[in-house]
Amino acid sequence: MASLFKEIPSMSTLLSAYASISTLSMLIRTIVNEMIPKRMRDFITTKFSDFFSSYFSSDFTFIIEDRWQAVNSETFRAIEVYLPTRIGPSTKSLLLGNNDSNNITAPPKPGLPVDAKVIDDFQGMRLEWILREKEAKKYYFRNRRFFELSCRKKDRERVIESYLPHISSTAESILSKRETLNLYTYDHDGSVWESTVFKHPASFETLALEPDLKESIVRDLDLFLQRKKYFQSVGRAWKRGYLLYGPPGTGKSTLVAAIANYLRFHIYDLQLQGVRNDSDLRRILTSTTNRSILLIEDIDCSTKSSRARSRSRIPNNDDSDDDDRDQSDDRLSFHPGVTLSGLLNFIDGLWSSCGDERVIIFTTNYKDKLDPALLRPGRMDVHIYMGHCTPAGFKKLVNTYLGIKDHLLFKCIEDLIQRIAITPAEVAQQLMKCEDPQVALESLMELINMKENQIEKNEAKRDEEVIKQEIVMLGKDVKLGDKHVEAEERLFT
Ligand SMILES: Nc1ncnc2c1ncn2[C@@H]1O[C@H](COP(=O)(O)OP(=O)(O)OP(=O)(O)O)[C@@H](O)[C@H]1O
Repeated sequence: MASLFKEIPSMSTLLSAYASISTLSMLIRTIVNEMIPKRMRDFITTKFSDFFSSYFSSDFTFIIEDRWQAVNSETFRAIEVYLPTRIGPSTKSLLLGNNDSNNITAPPKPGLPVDAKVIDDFQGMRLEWILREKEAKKYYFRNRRFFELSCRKKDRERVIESYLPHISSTAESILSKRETLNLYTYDHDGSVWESTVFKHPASFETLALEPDLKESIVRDLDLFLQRKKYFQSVGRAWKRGYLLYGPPGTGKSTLVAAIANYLRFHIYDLQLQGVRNDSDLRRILTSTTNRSILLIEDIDCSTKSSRARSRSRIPNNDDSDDDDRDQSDDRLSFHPGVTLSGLLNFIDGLWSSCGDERVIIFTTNYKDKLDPALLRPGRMDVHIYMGHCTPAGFKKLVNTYLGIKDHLLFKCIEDLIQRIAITPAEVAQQLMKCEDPQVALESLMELINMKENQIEKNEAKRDEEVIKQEIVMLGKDVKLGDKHVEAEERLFT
């Protein structure tokens, strides 16, 4: 026992040892501070702490950025849709907003603010989410956002195999039942798609179209939705392209709205004229989401390639021809920077495989002005002619606007409509004038009669012009004839 006490150092020895160690450490710290620059010291400290925390920590973090390999990340989007459904007591702040400009009283929708935390439970795993944001760098147009998902290291595999697929399928079912649709327009200054709530009452029920045509469009859309596996098996992108053509006011935009409502797809409405060049176009198009419609209206007022191509095809010596061609090319050309091939590349080139469940719709009033490359078989899958009002279309419009299925004036108006071209927009305008069917239908008849009179007048005027021209030509012939006679007389005298 006495020997044991002998081995324990005395208090004064311990204190002096402590004093020398602390003096030594101060000395080392001073030397390190003097000799190693601060940035280097910070670097070493961070590396040390990273090493020890990762070695001893039992947590693992997944990072999910909003862009993935040059396109929008669908995983990010699915999480964005899913997480607001998992907000619980651990979430300290919440984003709320209503972008329905038609309805200020619509209940606001929740979203996650940056740095807010959401705790989720899945099959016994504890999962912690935080939305982060990093500042835009020179080559980014806006701040980049990413989710941090922390879990236990041992749950890492299960997160990938079960939890993330669960998020995607939940988001998919939320999106398929989405109540509100968005209409996106591209803001070229901010380089972002801006959305507003899309509330258009158009449906296939209210659309004045020939029943057969309507049925075939609906069948085509249904088939498109059901055929994910088929598209994969034949090696094609899951896309469908529609070209809607016909005179103004025949319902092209209304059909687009009906398609969006039917499919429950958002609409991205792109004005090609504002797009700077093909790479700008590619960036704009890759930042659209799946289950959406890309709408490009008045496509005839658009590409550059036709200009270049027609120039290279037709050798030109004549100045006047050049002027004419310039004018017609201008009608066909997109904004100087966007080429038709850039657009076609996106429709069915390599870029077409970016994204799924997309519908692309072009509209034009003048199909014959379109570049043949756009009309080639397989390019736009379905060409739909939207024509003037037919008797069936008229009845549909009357039913929609006046709520009646029959009337004494129907027969007469139907006969008129078959002779005189009138657009559904013109018919709808007359029907909206009065709730009384008799008054509204009479006003429609008046309009059609006016059109008929106008057509007759125009025809009479045209006939008159033709006759006048013939008289002038005849007069010239007479004068020429006189000159001939004079010349002959001079020859023989
Ligand atoms: N086929 C139709 N069925 C129902 N309503 C129609 C139809 N066509 C036109 N209308 C009515 O006329 C209005 C104008 O039609 P819409 O804008 O769809 O025509 P459009 O063919 O797209 O014209 P534009 O070529 O000038 O863009 C719509 O608001 C709609 O009320």
